[in-house]
Amino acid sequence: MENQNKMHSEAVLTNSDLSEQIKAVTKDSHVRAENTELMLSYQRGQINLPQYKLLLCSLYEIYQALEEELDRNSEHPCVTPIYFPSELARLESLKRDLEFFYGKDWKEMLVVPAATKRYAHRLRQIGKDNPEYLVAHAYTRYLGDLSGGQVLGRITQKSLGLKSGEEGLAFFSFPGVSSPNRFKQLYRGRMNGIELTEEERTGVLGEAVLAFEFNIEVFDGLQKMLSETENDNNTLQRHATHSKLDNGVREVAKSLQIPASLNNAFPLFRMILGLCVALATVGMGIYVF
Ligand code: HEM
Repeated sequence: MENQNKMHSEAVLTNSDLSEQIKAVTKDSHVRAENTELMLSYQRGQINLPQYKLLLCSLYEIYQALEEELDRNSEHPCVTPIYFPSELARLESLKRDLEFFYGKDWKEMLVVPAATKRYAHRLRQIGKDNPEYLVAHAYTRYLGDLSGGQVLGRITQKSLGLKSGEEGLAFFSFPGVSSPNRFKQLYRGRMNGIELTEEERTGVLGEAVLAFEFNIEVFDGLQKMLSETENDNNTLQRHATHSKLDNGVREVAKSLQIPASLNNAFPLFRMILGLCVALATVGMGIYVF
């Protein structure tokens, strides 16, 4: 690890291209992002519809902030060279995907973790105070979407059983980019042409690490929301099973003409009766199969 870090700092010191420096300083962060639980489920091909829908909500908030700030600062000398709205903008695609999965009222159904709000807030803040930092965020999201993002698109399509070119996958498709690799080369060249003071360059590199950090926090926040929903569903299911058993007990008590007051008043009596109902149900199941 120490060696790796040394190599990164050497790359930063010896190569003055912003695109190389940014890649070097975010290398470890990229590995960490790839290893978040959400990205690991992706790589195992285990992405499911609730996960994908929730991810789309967060991506919408993030790209809305990013693209509004890029649009507002499109004349800024550090933004103009990397401003490619017709090739890269994702907001309209995200709107289409969200409408496909959530229906016409999708805007009212957006749910995002606090980390997404923090990320969007940071984007708006730098759009106002340090527009030169936008290059770090645009690089992190768009070059990521054009790299690993393309693989993730195919995994989403397969995992959700969607057909290629079908609705719901617009986010991954870049009709204005015929060759992602060539486009990435062009983008890197544009990044390298941006004039930055040493202080600004250091700021941009720090912001890129922060951009990855924001993404990692969003993925962790999403995973937490998903596991909480799963736990809630399990609890609901357990309640449903209990109340089924309760209904069963009530039915048996009724058919044996046991007074409701006795059944309600003695928990032990209810428990024994409940156990009998459960055993009878299992017995019936064994008999049927
Ligand atoms: C399952 C997760 C991921 C996989 C499998 C993956 C894979 C890749 C691959 C194969 C490349 C190309 C590397 C190269 O050309 O040298 C790449 C580049 C990149 N990825 Fe990822 N990635 C993942 C997640 C992410 C995430 C979450 C982000 C940021 C939010 C991200 C941002 C980037 C960026 C900015 C690049 C361009 C690097 C450069 O050429 O400077 N990736 N990724």
